[in-house]
Amino acid sequence: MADNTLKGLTSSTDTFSGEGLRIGIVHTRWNKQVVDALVAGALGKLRERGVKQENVVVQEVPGSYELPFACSRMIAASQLQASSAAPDLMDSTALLSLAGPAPVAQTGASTSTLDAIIAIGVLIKGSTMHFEYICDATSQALMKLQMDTGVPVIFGVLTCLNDEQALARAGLGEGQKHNHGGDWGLAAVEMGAKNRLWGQGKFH
Ligand SMILES: Nc1c(NC[C@H](O)[C@H](O)[C@H](O)CO)[nH]c(=O)[nH]c1=O
Ligand SMILES: CC(=O)[C@@H](O)COP(=O)(O)O
Repeated sequence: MADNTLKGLTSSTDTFSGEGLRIGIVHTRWNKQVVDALVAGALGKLRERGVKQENVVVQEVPGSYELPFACSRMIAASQLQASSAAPDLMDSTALLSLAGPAPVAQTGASTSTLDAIIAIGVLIKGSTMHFEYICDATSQALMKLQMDTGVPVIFGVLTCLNDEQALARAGLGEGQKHNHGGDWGLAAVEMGAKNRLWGQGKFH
């Protein structure tokens, strides 16, 4: 999408690097064709920004209503991994090893707390109030989750009135196409990188 369009995400003046970030993606099986395209779009941008494949954790759930719970538990799981991997500072042997030679640079997958998580789902209006309830509950819960945990939660949930709207927003179907999954990948890197700085009391 060109930067001079009225609607949509414009490029940031800063380019954020995803190197060293750990990103979660949780996606639904509901409306799978569209969801798969959105996930691929998000993964493509994460890779483009330097997030290592082994530092992307992907999980699936049945539908959008399950997204907030899954995001919450994935954040908790990553925090558990981070605390099990960190040296116990009350342990004197750990303190001695900290004082010793610099540890060899760690390779492989990160075990740190997720820097951001992307919740991806596609809600398409049917003939009952089901759609409205799930849209409302899911969006409110995802917002609350990021405010409560301090981990950015990227809102990758399409709330569409028909199939055509969903396809177009995943870069599929007829006409002008833009895959919003890519925007969500970029948003995760930007928010993850900024949040790391903010967590250290820095703005730059
Ligand atoms: N209708 C859609 C759903 N419905 C399923 C719910 O999200 C949920 O899985 C079920 O009620 C069990 O708790 N999910 C979508 O993602 N998209 C829809 O259009
Ligand atoms: C519970 C359901 O999935 C279903 O009754 C919802 O129906 P609709 O999508 O037509 O509102």
